[in-house]
Amino acid sequence: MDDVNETNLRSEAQQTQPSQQAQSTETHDVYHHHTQAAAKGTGDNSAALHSQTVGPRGPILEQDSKLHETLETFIHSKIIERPVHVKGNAAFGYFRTTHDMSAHTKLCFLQTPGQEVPVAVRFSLAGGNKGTPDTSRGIRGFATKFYSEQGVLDFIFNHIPVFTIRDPIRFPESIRALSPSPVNNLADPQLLWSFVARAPEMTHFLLWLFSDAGTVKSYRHLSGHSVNTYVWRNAEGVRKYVKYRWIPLAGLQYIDAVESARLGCENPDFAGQDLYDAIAAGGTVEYELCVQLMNPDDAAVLSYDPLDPTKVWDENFYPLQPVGRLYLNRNPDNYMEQVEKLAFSVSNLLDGAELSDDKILQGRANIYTDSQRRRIGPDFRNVPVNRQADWTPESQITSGEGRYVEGQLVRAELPKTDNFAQAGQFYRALDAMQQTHLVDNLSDALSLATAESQRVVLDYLCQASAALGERVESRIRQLAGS
Ligand code: HEM
Repeated sequence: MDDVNETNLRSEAQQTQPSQQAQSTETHDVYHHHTQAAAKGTGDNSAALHSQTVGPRGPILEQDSKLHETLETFIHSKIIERPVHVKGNAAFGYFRTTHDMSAHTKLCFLQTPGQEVPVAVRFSLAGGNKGTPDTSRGIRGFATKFYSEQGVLDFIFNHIPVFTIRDPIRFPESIRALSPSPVNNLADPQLLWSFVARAPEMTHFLLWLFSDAGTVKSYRHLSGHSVNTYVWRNAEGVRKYVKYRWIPLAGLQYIDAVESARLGCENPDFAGQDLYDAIAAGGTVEYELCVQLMNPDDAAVLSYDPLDPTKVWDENFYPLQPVGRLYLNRNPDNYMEQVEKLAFSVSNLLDGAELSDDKILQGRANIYTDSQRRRIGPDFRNVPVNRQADWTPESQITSGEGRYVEGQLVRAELPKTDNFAQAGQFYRALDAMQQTHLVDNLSDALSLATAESQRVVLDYLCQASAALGERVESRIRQLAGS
Protein backbone atom coordinates (compact mmCIF):
# COMPACT_ATOMS: atom_id res chain seq x y z
CA MET A 1 0.00 0.00 0.00
CA ASP A 2 2.89 2.32 0.85
CA ASP A 3 4.48 1.94 -2.59
CA VAL A 4 1.14 2.38 -4.27
CA ASN A 5 0.40 5.69 -2.57
CA GLU A 6 3.93 6.98 -2.92
CA THR A 7 3.30 6.51 -6.62
CA ASN A 8 0.15 8.58 -6.53
CA LEU A 9 1.85 11.54 -4.95
CA ARG A 10 4.82 11.98 -7.25
CA SER A 11 5.08 15.18 -9.25
CA GLU A 12 4.26 15.33 -12.94
CA ALA A 13 7.91 14.96 -13.85
CA GLN A 14 7.92 11.52 -12.23
CA GLN A 15 4.52 10.24 -13.32
CA THR A 16 3.97 6.51 -13.26
CA GLN A 17 2.99 4.06 -15.98
CA PRO A 18 -0.74 3.48 -16.48
CA SER A 19 -0.45 -0.13 -15.26
CA GLN A 20 1.00 1.03 -11.93
CA GLN A 21 -1.74 3.61 -11.56
CA ALA A 22 -4.44 1.02 -12.21
CA GLN A 23 -2.93 -1.12 -9.50
CA SER A 24 -3.41 1.68 -6.98
CA THR A 25 -7.19 1.61 -7.37
CA GLU A 26 -7.37 -1.81 -5.71
CA THR A 27 -8.67 -1.85 -2.19
CA HIS A 28 -7.87 -5.06 -0.42
CA ASP A 29 -11.06 -5.56 1.55
CA VAL A 30 -13.04 -8.76 1.46
CA TYR A 31 -16.11 -7.06 0.01
CA HIS A 32 -14.15 -5.82 -3.01
CA HIS A 33 -12.53 -9.23 -3.48
CA HIS A 34 -15.92 -10.94 -3.71
CA THR A 35 -17.37 -8.55 -6.26
CA GLN A 36 -14.21 -8.78 -8.37
CA ALA A 37 -14.34 -12.58 -8.25
CA ALA A 38 -17.97 -12.57 -9.42
CA ALA A 39 -17.17 -10.20 -12.24
CA LYS A 40 -14.41 -12.50 -13.52
CA GLY A 41 -16.80 -15.49 -13.88
CA THR A 42 -17.10 -17.11 -17.29
CA GLY A 43 -20.78 -16.86 -18.02
CA ASP A 44 -21.73 -17.87 -14.47
CA ASN A 45 -22.98 -14.71 -12.85
CA SER A 46 -23.92 -16.25 -9.51
CA ALA A 47 -22.10 -15.01 -6.41
CA ALA A 48 -18.54 -16.30 -5.96
CA LEU A 49 -19.15 -17.07 -2.31
CA HIS A 50 -22.26 -17.81 -0.27
CA SER A 51 -23.02 -17.58 3.43
CA GLN A 52 -22.65 -20.85 5.32
CA THR A 53 -26.10 -22.32 6.06
CA VAL A 54 -27.71 -25.50 7.34
CA GLY A 55 -29.00 -26.71 4.00
CA PRO A 56 -29.40 -24.33 1.05
CA ARG A 57 -32.35 -22.48 2.67
CA GLY A 58 -30.68 -21.62 6.00
CA PRO A 59 -30.45 -20.72 8.80
CA ILE A 60 -27.04 -19.02 8.66
CA LEU A 61 -24.47 -20.18 11.19
CA GLU A 62 -23.11 -17.72 13.74
CA GLN A 63 -19.70 -19.39 13.23
CA ASP A 64 -19.55 -18.20 9.58
CA SER A 65 -16.48 -16.03 9.95
CA LYS A 66 -16.33 -15.39 6.18
CA LEU A 67 -19.75 -13.74 6.31
CA HIS A 68 -18.88 -11.96 9.52
CA GLU A 69 -15.61 -10.56 8.13
CA THR A 70 -17.42 -9.42 4.98
CA LEU A 71 -20.12 -7.50 6.88
CA GLU A 72 -17.75 -6.23 9.56
CA THR A 73 -15.33 -4.89 6.90
CA PHE A 74 -18.24 -3.17 5.19
CA ILE A 75 -19.43 -1.34 8.30
CA HIS A 76 -15.91 -0.02 8.88
CA SER A 77 -15.54 1.23 5.31
CA LYS A 78 -16.72 4.70 6.33
CA ILE A 79 -15.02 6.95 8.83
CA ILE A 80 -16.36 9.77 10.99
CA GLU A 81 -16.86 12.99 9.04
CA ARG A 82 -14.81 16.11 9.66
CA PRO A 83 -16.63 18.33 12.21
CA VAL A 84 -16.57 21.16 9.63
CA HIS A 85 -15.63 21.24 5.91
CA VAL A 86 -17.45 17.91 5.52
CA LYS A 87 -17.92 17.97 1.74
CA GLY A 88 -14.84 18.20 -0.43
CA ASN A 89 -12.88 17.15 -3.48
CA ALA A 90 -9.14 16.74 -3.90
CA ALA A 91 -6.51 16.70 -6.62
CA PHE A 92 -2.77 16.03 -6.76
CA GLY A 93 0.11 17.68 -8.56
CA TYR A 94 3.17 19.72 -7.76
CA PHE A 95 4.36 23.18 -6.72
CA ARG A 96 7.22 24.90 -8.52
CA THR A 97 9.08 27.82 -6.94
CA THR A 98 9.45 30.79 -9.30
CA HIS A 99 11.09 33.32 -6.95
CA ASP A 100 13.95 32.98 -4.49
CA MET A 101 12.46 33.67 -1.04
CA SER A 102 15.65 33.00 0.94
CA ALA A 103 15.87 36.65 2.07
CA HIS A 104 12.64 36.09 4.00
CA THR A 105 12.38 32.42 4.91
CA LYS A 106 14.41 29.25 5.39
CA LEU A 107 11.54 27.17 3.96
CA CYS A 108 13.51 24.47 2.14
CA PHE A 109 11.57 24.47 -1.12
CA LEU A 110 11.48 28.28 -1.57
CA GLN A 111 15.23 28.82 -1.88
CA THR A 112 15.83 28.47 -5.63
CA PRO A 113 13.57 29.06 -8.65
CA GLY A 114 12.76 25.72 -10.26
CA GLN A 115 12.52 23.73 -6.99
CA GLU A 116 9.54 21.34 -7.12
CA VAL A 117 7.57 19.53 -4.43
CA PRO A 118 4.57 17.18 -4.81
CA VAL A 119 1.29 18.48 -3.36
CA ALA A 120 -2.21 17.36 -2.45
CA VAL A 121 -5.07 19.89 -2.41
CA ARG A 122 -8.54 19.50 -0.91
CA PHE A 123 -11.27 22.01 -1.75
CA SER A 124 -14.29 21.98 0.55
CA LEU A 125 -17.48 23.66 1.70
CA ALA A 126 -16.88 25.00 5.22
CA GLY A 127 -20.52 24.58 6.22
CA GLY A 128 -23.30 22.17 5.33
CA ASN A 129 -23.15 18.42 4.82
CA LYS A 130 -22.25 16.00 2.03
CA GLY A 131 -25.49 16.86 0.22
CA THR A 132 -25.10 20.65 0.30
CA PRO A 133 -24.98 22.10 -3.23
CA ASP A 134 -21.44 23.15 -4.17
CA THR A 135 -22.74 26.48 -5.45
CA SER A 136 -24.66 27.46 -2.29
CA ARG A 137 -23.67 30.59 -0.36
CA GLY A 138 -20.79 29.83 1.99
CA ILE A 139 -17.07 29.65 2.57
CA ARG A 140 -14.88 27.32 0.50
CA GLY A 141 -11.80 25.71 2.03
CA PHE A 142 -8.55 25.43 0.05
CA ALA A 143 -6.10 23.16 1.90
CA THR A 144 -2.69 22.23 0.48
CA LYS A 145 -0.16 19.66 1.64
CA PHE A 146 3.42 20.13 0.43
CA TYR A 147 5.50 16.92 0.60
CA SER A 148 9.01 18.35 0.98
CA GLU A 149 12.30 16.57 1.64
CA GLN A 150 12.22 17.93 5.21
CA GLY A 151 8.65 16.77 5.86
CA VAL A 152 5.14 18.04 5.38
CA LEU A 153 3.94 21.66 5.34
CA ASP A 154 0.21 22.39 5.30
CA PHE A 155 -1.62 25.52 4.16
CA ILE A 156 -5.26 25.50 5.36
CA PHE A 157 -6.96 28.44 3.70
CA ASN A 158 -10.43 29.80 2.93
CA HIS A 159 -11.65 31.46 -0.25
CA ILE A 160 -12.48 34.83 1.30
CA PRO A 161 -9.79 36.82 3.09
CA VAL A 162 -11.41 37.46 6.48
CA PHE A 163 -12.78 35.30 9.28
CA THR A 164 -15.94 35.51 11.38
CA ILE A 165 -14.31 36.10 14.77
CA ARG A 166 -10.91 36.85 16.32
CA ASP A 167 -11.00 34.74 19.49
CA PRO A 168 -11.08 30.93 19.07
CA ILE A 169 -13.23 30.56 22.18
CA ARG A 170 -16.14 31.83 20.04
CA PHE A 171 -15.59 29.22 17.28
CA PRO A 172 -18.16 26.64 18.46
CA GLU A 173 -20.73 29.41 18.95
CA SER A 174 -20.05 30.84 15.49
CA ILE A 175 -20.36 27.40 13.83
CA ARG A 176 -23.65 26.75 15.64
CA ALA A 177 -24.89 30.10 14.29
CA LEU A 178 -24.16 28.97 10.74
CA SER A 179 -25.62 25.46 11.21
CA PRO A 180 -29.17 24.07 11.09
CA SER A 181 -31.31 24.22 14.23
CA PRO A 182 -30.36 21.64 16.91
CA VAL A 183 -34.12 21.25 17.50
CA ASN A 184 -35.27 20.09 14.07
CA ASN A 185 -32.17 20.22 11.82
CA LEU A 186 -33.87 22.87 9.67
CA ALA A 187 -32.50 26.31 8.76
CA ASP A 188 -33.17 28.83 11.55
CA PRO A 189 -32.26 32.43 10.63
CA GLN A 190 -32.47 33.48 14.29
CA LEU A 191 -29.37 31.40 15.07
CA LEU A 192 -27.28 33.39 12.60
CA TRP A 193 -28.67 36.85 13.29
CA SER A 194 -28.69 36.62 17.08
CA PHE A 195 -25.00 35.66 16.88
CA VAL A 196 -24.13 38.42 14.40
CA ALA A 197 -25.84 40.92 16.72
CA ARG A 198 -23.46 39.77 19.48
CA ALA A 199 -20.41 39.76 17.16
CA PRO A 200 -19.74 43.19 15.60
CA GLU A 201 -16.33 41.83 14.52
CA MET A 202 -18.25 39.67 12.01
CA THR A 203 -19.45 42.69 9.96
CA HIS A 204 -16.57 42.57 7.46
CA PHE A 205 -17.01 38.79 6.95
CA LEU A 206 -20.78 39.27 6.57
CA LEU A 207 -20.36 41.64 3.65
CA TRP A 208 -18.02 39.25 1.85
CA LEU A 209 -20.38 36.31 2.49
CA PHE A 210 -23.50 38.06 1.17
CA SER A 211 -21.71 39.59 -1.83
CA ASP A 212 -21.35 37.50 -4.99
CA ALA A 213 -18.02 36.31 -3.56
CA GLY A 214 -20.13 34.04 -1.32
CA THR A 215 -21.40 32.05 -4.33
CA VAL A 216 -18.74 30.20 -6.32
CA LYS A 217 -19.23 27.95 -9.33
CA SER A 218 -15.83 26.35 -9.83
CA TYR A 219 -12.80 25.45 -7.74
CA ARG A 220 -10.70 26.37 -10.78
CA HIS A 221 -11.72 30.00 -10.38
CA LEU A 222 -11.40 30.85 -6.71
CA SER A 223 -8.72 32.38 -4.50
CA GLY A 224 -7.21 30.85 -1.40
CA HIS A 225 -6.46 33.18 1.51
CA SER A 226 -4.45 32.26 4.60
CA VAL A 227 -6.76 34.67 6.48
CA ASN A 228 -4.54 34.22 9.52
CA THR A 229 -1.17 35.91 9.78
CA TYR A 230 1.79 33.51 9.83
CA VAL A 231 5.52 34.14 10.40
CA TRP A 232 8.48 33.62 8.09
CA ARG A 233 11.97 33.36 9.61
CA ASN A 234 15.14 33.64 7.51
CA ALA A 235 18.62 32.18 8.04
CA GLU A 236 19.62 35.22 10.16
CA GLY A 237 16.66 34.58 12.48
CA VAL A 238 14.73 37.68 11.30
CA ARG A 239 10.97 37.19 11.63
CA LYS A 240 8.34 38.76 9.34
CA TYR A 241 4.57 38.53 9.33
CA VAL A 242 3.21 36.82 6.22
CA LYS A 243 -0.22 36.43 4.66
CA TYR A 244 -0.42 33.87 1.85
CA ARG A 245 -2.71 33.87 -1.18
CA TRP A 246 -3.47 31.46 -4.05
CA ILE A 247 -4.54 33.27 -7.24
CA PRO A 248 -6.32 31.16 -9.90
CA LEU A 249 -4.51 31.50 -13.23
CA ALA A 250 -7.76 30.77 -15.08
CA GLY A 251 -9.21 33.94 -13.49
CA LEU A 252 -11.46 34.64 -10.52
CA GLN A 253 -15.17 33.96 -11.10
CA TYR A 254 -18.20 34.41 -8.88
CA ILE A 255 -21.87 33.83 -9.68
CA ASP A 256 -24.99 35.61 -8.44
CA ALA A 257 -27.74 34.21 -6.23
CA VAL A 258 -29.94 33.27 -9.21
CA GLU A 259 -27.26 31.23 -10.97
CA SER A 260 -26.22 29.69 -7.67
CA ALA A 261 -29.76 28.37 -7.13
CA ARG A 262 -30.09 27.16 -10.74
CA LEU A 263 -26.77 25.27 -10.76
CA GLY A 264 -27.43 23.89 -7.27
CA CYS A 265 -30.60 22.21 -8.56
CA GLU A 266 -28.96 21.07 -11.78
CA ASN A 267 -26.03 19.33 -10.11
CA PRO A 268 -25.35 19.66 -6.36
CA ASP A 269 -21.77 18.46 -7.03
CA PHE A 270 -21.15 21.04 -9.74
CA ALA A 271 -17.73 22.26 -8.52
CA GLY A 272 -16.43 18.78 -7.69
CA GLN A 273 -17.49 17.47 -11.10
CA ASP A 274 -15.96 20.47 -12.84
CA LEU A 275 -12.59 19.93 -11.12
CA TYR A 276 -12.57 16.18 -11.76
CA ASP A 277 -13.59 16.53 -15.41
CA ALA A 278 -11.02 19.25 -16.12
CA ILE A 279 -8.19 17.02 -14.85
CA ALA A 280 -9.58 13.78 -16.31
CA ALA A 281 -9.63 15.49 -19.73
CA GLY A 282 -5.86 16.02 -19.42
CA GLY A 283 -6.07 19.62 -18.20
CA THR A 284 -3.96 21.20 -15.47
CA VAL A 285 -5.51 23.47 -12.86
CA GLU A 286 -3.07 26.22 -11.92
CA TYR A 287 -2.68 28.83 -9.19
CA GLU A 288 0.00 31.35 -8.36
CA LEU A 289 1.21 31.61 -4.76
CA CYS A 290 1.74 35.20 -3.58
CA VAL A 291 2.62 36.60 -0.18
CA GLN A 292 2.23 39.90 1.62
CA LEU A 293 5.08 40.54 4.05
CA MET A 294 5.05 42.91 7.02
CA ASN A 295 7.62 44.00 9.54
CA PRO A 296 6.05 43.13 12.93
CA ASP A 297 6.99 46.65 14.19
CA ASP A 298 4.34 48.09 11.82
CA ALA A 299 1.67 46.84 14.22
CA ALA A 300 2.36 49.87 16.42
CA VAL A 301 1.39 52.38 13.72
CA LEU A 302 -1.46 50.63 11.89
CA SER A 303 -5.10 51.52 12.68
CA TYR A 304 -5.88 47.78 12.96
CA ASP A 305 -4.05 44.83 14.47
CA PRO A 306 -2.24 42.73 11.81
CA LEU A 307 -2.86 39.67 14.01
CA ASP A 308 -6.64 40.17 13.67
CA PRO A 309 -8.08 37.76 11.05
CA THR A 310 -11.14 39.97 10.49
CA LYS A 311 -8.78 42.38 8.66
CA VAL A 312 -6.99 42.50 5.30
CA TRP A 313 -3.68 44.27 4.65
CA ASP A 314 -3.73 47.16 2.20
CA GLU A 315 -1.99 45.93 -0.97
CA ASN A 316 -0.67 49.43 -1.66
CA PHE A 317 1.49 49.20 1.46
CA TYR A 318 1.97 45.42 1.51
CA PRO A 319 2.10 44.42 -2.18
CA LEU A 320 1.51 40.85 -3.31
CA GLN A 321 4.84 39.21 -4.10
CA PRO A 322 4.92 36.14 -6.38
CA VAL A 323 6.49 32.98 -4.93
CA GLY A 324 5.61 30.03 -7.14
CA ARG A 325 2.98 28.05 -9.01
CA LEU A 326 0.72 25.16 -8.17
CA TYR A 327 -0.17 22.63 -10.89
CA LEU A 328 -2.97 20.12 -10.22
CA ASN A 329 -2.90 17.37 -12.83
CA ARG A 330 -4.03 14.13 -11.18
CA ASN A 331 -7.34 13.00 -9.75
CA PRO A 332 -7.49 10.75 -6.70
CA ASP A 333 -8.33 7.13 -7.44
CA ASN A 334 -9.36 6.13 -3.93
CA TYR A 335 -11.65 8.70 -2.30
CA MET A 336 -11.54 7.19 1.18
CA GLU A 337 -7.76 6.72 1.40
CA GLN A 338 -6.69 9.85 -0.47
CA VAL A 339 -9.40 12.43 0.28
CA GLU A 340 -11.40 11.50 3.38
CA LYS A 341 -8.23 10.51 5.26
CA LEU A 342 -6.25 13.59 4.25
CA ALA A 343 -5.28 15.16 7.56
CA PHE A 344 -4.20 18.81 7.48
CA SER A 345 -2.93 20.77 10.47
CA VAL A 346 -1.64 24.32 10.86
CA SER A 347 1.02 22.75 13.09
CA ASN A 348 2.49 20.82 10.16
CA LEU A 349 5.28 23.37 9.82
CA LEU A 350 8.83 23.38 8.44
CA ASP A 351 11.93 25.30 9.45
CA GLY A 352 11.37 28.93 8.38
CA ALA A 353 7.53 28.87 8.64
CA GLU A 354 5.89 29.51 11.99
CA LEU A 355 2.60 30.43 13.63
CA SER A 356 2.13 34.04 14.72
CA ASP A 357 0.35 35.13 17.90
CA ASP A 358 -2.91 35.52 15.91
CA LYS A 359 -5.28 34.02 18.50
CA ILE A 360 -7.42 32.20 15.94
CA LEU A 361 -4.31 30.55 14.49
CA GLN A 362 -3.09 29.55 17.94
CA GLY A 363 -6.55 28.18 18.72
CA ARG A 364 -6.20 25.98 15.63
CA ALA A 365 -2.73 24.67 16.59
CA ASN A 366 -3.82 21.39 18.22
CA ILE A 367 -7.49 20.97 17.34
CA TYR A 368 -6.95 19.63 13.81
CA THR A 369 -4.91 16.64 14.98
CA ASP A 370 -7.35 16.09 17.87
CA SER A 371 -10.11 15.84 15.28
CA GLN A 372 -8.02 13.46 13.13
CA ARG A 373 -7.17 11.18 16.06
CA ARG A 374 -10.92 10.81 16.56
CA ARG A 375 -12.13 10.55 12.98
CA ILE A 376 -9.25 8.54 11.41
CA GLY A 377 -7.67 7.01 14.51
CA PRO A 378 -4.40 7.53 16.41
CA ASP A 379 -2.44 6.22 13.40
CA PHE A 380 -3.67 8.96 11.06
CA ARG A 381 -0.09 10.06 10.29
CA ASN A 382 0.64 6.58 8.91
CA VAL A 383 -2.04 6.88 6.23
CA PRO A 384 0.12 7.03 3.07
CA VAL A 385 -1.46 10.26 1.78
CA ASN A 386 -0.38 12.02 4.99
CA ARG A 387 3.26 10.85 4.59
CA GLN A 388 4.19 11.23 8.25
CA ALA A 389 5.01 7.61 9.08
CA ASP A 390 8.37 8.70 10.57
CA TRP A 391 6.84 11.56 12.56
CA THR A 392 7.53 11.77 16.30
CA PRO A 393 6.56 14.58 18.72
CA GLU A 394 10.26 15.55 18.81
CA SER A 395 10.36 16.00 15.04
CA GLN A 396 7.60 18.63 15.19
CA ILE A 397 8.62 22.20 14.35
CA THR A 398 7.15 24.41 17.05
CA SER A 399 6.75 28.13 16.49
CA GLY A 400 8.73 30.91 17.96
CA GLU A 401 11.64 28.93 19.40
CA GLY A 402 13.89 31.33 21.35
CA ARG A 403 11.38 34.19 21.31
CA TYR A 404 11.03 36.27 24.50
CA VAL A 405 7.41 36.86 25.55
CA GLU A 406 6.20 38.69 28.65
CA GLY A 407 2.82 39.94 29.88
CA GLN A 408 -0.02 39.59 32.33
CA LEU A 409 -2.35 36.60 31.98
CA VAL A 410 -5.68 38.04 30.83
CA ARG A 411 -8.88 37.16 28.97
CA ALA A 412 -9.29 40.28 26.88
CA GLU A 413 -10.28 41.76 23.52
CA LEU A 414 -7.46 43.05 21.25
CA PRO A 415 -6.66 46.69 22.07
CA LYS A 416 -7.47 47.76 18.45
CA THR A 417 -10.77 46.29 17.23
CA ASP A 418 -11.78 48.63 14.37
CA ASN A 419 -14.78 46.47 13.40
CA PHE A 420 -16.31 48.58 10.64
CA ALA A 421 -13.78 50.63 8.60
CA GLN A 422 -12.66 47.78 6.30
CA ALA A 423 -16.25 46.56 5.88
CA GLY A 424 -17.17 50.03 4.58
CA GLN A 425 -14.15 50.04 2.25
CA PHE A 426 -15.22 46.65 0.89
CA TYR A 427 -18.74 47.95 0.08
CA ARG A 428 -17.47 51.14 -1.56
CA ALA A 429 -15.01 49.19 -3.74
CA LEU A 430 -17.82 47.11 -5.35
CA ASP A 431 -19.30 48.29 -8.65
CA ALA A 432 -22.95 49.42 -8.73
CA MET A 433 -24.33 46.02 -9.75
CA GLN A 434 -22.30 44.19 -7.11
CA GLN A 435 -23.48 46.66 -4.46
CA THR A 436 -27.09 45.97 -5.44
CA HIS A 437 -26.55 42.19 -5.25
CA LEU A 438 -25.05 42.60 -1.78
CA VAL A 439 -27.93 44.80 -0.61
CA ASP A 440 -30.52 42.34 -1.99
CA ASN A 441 -28.84 39.20 -0.60
CA LEU A 442 -28.31 40.78 2.81
CA SER A 443 -31.83 42.22 3.00
CA ASP A 444 -33.48 38.91 2.02
CA ALA A 445 -31.60 37.14 4.81
CA LEU A 446 -31.81 39.87 7.47
CA SER A 447 -35.54 40.36 6.88
CA LEU A 448 -36.03 36.96 8.57
CA ALA A 449 -34.33 38.09 11.81
CA THR A 450 -36.17 39.38 14.91
CA ALA A 451 -36.76 43.14 15.05
CA GLU A 452 -34.12 43.47 17.79
CA SER A 453 -31.41 41.60 15.85
CA GLN A 454 -32.32 43.63 12.75
CA ARG A 455 -31.92 46.89 14.68
CA VAL A 456 -28.47 45.92 16.01
CA VAL A 457 -27.17 44.55 12.69
CA LEU A 458 -28.45 47.59 10.75
CA ASP A 459 -26.54 49.77 13.20
CA TYR A 460 -23.34 47.80 12.40
CA LEU A 461 -23.99 48.19 8.66
CA CYS A 462 -24.50 51.95 9.09
CA GLN A 463 -21.22 52.19 10.99
CA ALA A 464 -19.53 50.45 8.04
CA SER A 465 -21.28 52.60 5.43
CA ALA A 466 -24.31 54.83 6.03
CA ALA A 467 -25.36 54.29 2.40
CA LEU A 468 -25.29 50.49 2.79
CA GLY A 469 -27.21 50.58 6.08
CA GLU A 470 -29.91 52.82 4.65
CA ARG A 471 -30.32 50.75 1.47
CA VAL A 472 -30.64 47.49 3.43
CA GLU A 473 -33.13 49.07 5.86
CA SER A 474 -35.33 50.45 3.09
CA ARG A 475 -35.23 47.16 1.15
CA ILE A 476 -36.28 45.23 4.29
CA ARG A 477 -39.22 47.67 4.68
CA GLN A 478 -40.09 47.07 1.04
CA LEU A 479 -40.00 43.28 1.52
CA ALA A 480 -42.21 43.56 4.62
CA GLY A 481 -44.75 45.61 2.65
CA SER A 482 -44.86 43.33 -0.36
C1 HEM B 1 -10.73 28.83 15.97
C2 HEM B 1 -10.84 28.68 14.67
C3 HEM B 1 -10.91 27.34 13.99
C4 HEM B 1 -11.10 26.09 14.49
C5 HEM B 1 -11.28 25.69 15.95
C6 HEM B 1 -11.09 25.17 13.37
C7 HEM B 1 -11.24 23.79 13.46
C8 HEM B 1 -11.24 22.91 12.41
C9 HEM B 1 -11.35 21.49 12.52
C10 HEM B 1 -11.45 20.72 13.84
C11 HEM B 1 -11.32 20.97 11.28
C12 HEM B 1 -11.41 19.50 10.88
C13 HEM B 1 -10.03 18.90 10.80
C14 HEM B 1 -10.06 17.44 10.39
O1 HEM B 1 -10.84 16.67 10.97
O2 HEM B 1 -9.27 17.05 9.51
C15 HEM B 1 -11.18 22.07 10.36
C16 HEM B 1 -11.09 21.94 9.00
C17 HEM B 1 -10.78 22.99 8.17
N1 HEM B 1 -10.56 24.30 8.53
FE1 HEM B 1 -10.69 25.08 10.36
N2 HEM B 1 -10.89 25.87 12.22
C18 HEM B 1 -10.77 27.20 12.55
C19 HEM B 1 -10.52 28.24 11.69
C20 HEM B 1 -10.24 28.12 10.37
C21 HEM B 1 -9.77 29.18 9.52
C22 HEM B 1 -9.47 30.61 9.97
C23 HEM B 1 -9.61 28.63 8.28
C24 HEM B 1 -9.13 29.26 7.02
C25 HEM B 1 -8.34 30.28 6.96
C26 HEM B 1 -9.98 27.24 8.36
C27 HEM B 1 -9.97 26.35 7.31
C28 HEM B 1 -10.26 25.01 7.40
C29 HEM B 1 -10.27 24.14 6.25
C30 HEM B 1 -9.98 24.52 4.80
C31 HEM B 1 -10.58 22.86 6.74
C32 HEM B 1 -10.73 21.58 5.92
C33 HEM B 1 -9.37 20.92 5.75
C34 HEM B 1 -9.51 19.69 4.89
O3 HEM B 1 -9.78 19.84 3.67
O4 HEM B 1 -9.35 18.57 5.41
N3 HEM B 1 -10.35 26.95 9.65
N4 HEM B 1 -11.13 23.24 11.08
